[in-house]
Amino acid sequence: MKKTVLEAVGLRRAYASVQAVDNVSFRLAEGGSLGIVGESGSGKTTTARIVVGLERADSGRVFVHRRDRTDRGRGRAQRLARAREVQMVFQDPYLSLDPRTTVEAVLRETLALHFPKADHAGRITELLDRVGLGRREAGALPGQLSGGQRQRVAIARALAVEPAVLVLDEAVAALDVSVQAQILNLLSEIRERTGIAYLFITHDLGVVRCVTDDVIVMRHGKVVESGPTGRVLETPEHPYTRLLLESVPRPGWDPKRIAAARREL
Ligand SMILES: Nc1ncnc2c1ncn2[C@@H]1O[C@H](COP(=O)(O)OP(=O)(O)OP(=O)(O)O)[C@@H](O)[C@H]1O
Repeated sequence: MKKTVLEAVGLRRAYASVQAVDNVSFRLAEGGSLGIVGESGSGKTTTARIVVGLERADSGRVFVHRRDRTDRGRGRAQRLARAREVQMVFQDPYLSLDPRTTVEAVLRETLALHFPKADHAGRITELLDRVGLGRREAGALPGQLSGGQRQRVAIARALAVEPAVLVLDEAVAALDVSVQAQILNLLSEIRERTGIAYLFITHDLGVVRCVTDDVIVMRHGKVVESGPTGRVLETPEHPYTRLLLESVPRPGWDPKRIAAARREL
């Protein structure tokens, strides 16, 4: 069995009366890919933000390579060390990229922050190459790039830090279907080559099928089902997972029946 790179144990987070995350635990193997699926409001993003360290858990623990990252100090060195373990790619790279900074400068800034002594020129070319961008894009501002290219920049920036885990929160949701496929292929290729592990947050079961080995299904903050992706999607055990699968529009699909089944759950 592969070693565990990321482990979440009993995560809980409440906002006023809403239990956004309710006793969530999972393991991600080194070089593995774990999907977290569920409908809007099921607690996926809050879980991801706790893992990355953008949100505090009320209780529970997050380990990377068996080291507890939950309560590590808030100093600069500790923040950088935490960032080198886990990086995040968001749905909208337009919001996470500075509109006044060129692609090359974004990568240079990140590399300078994490590897101040290294030579960055070669590494920048390598990173751009890895995500399928060239010299032209290197000199461009985010506004001069397509959505797919911007997402490639966000991925390159995350990879620059050489993290053990990449958390992708609806990272292809804003892209056209054909561009989605390109980015998903790119992510699969990167995982094969680098052995990085992915935590894939998505409401899209097609994405889960394409790029994850295992999946957990969340509903109202709780994990209702988990297992190998093929098994969960082919023979779902929980009625909610079945409902999620049935909710994907296809020929003969009856939205009224789905709505009625949802009310019964
Ligand atoms: N900062 C916040 N303040 C108050 N409530 C919040 C906050 N963040 C999340 N919530 C609530 O916690 C619950 C889970 O939200 P979360 O964003 O984690 O779900 P999600 O599954 O990622 O949904 P989506 O796919 O729509 O982003 C929701 O009921 C949401 O309204």
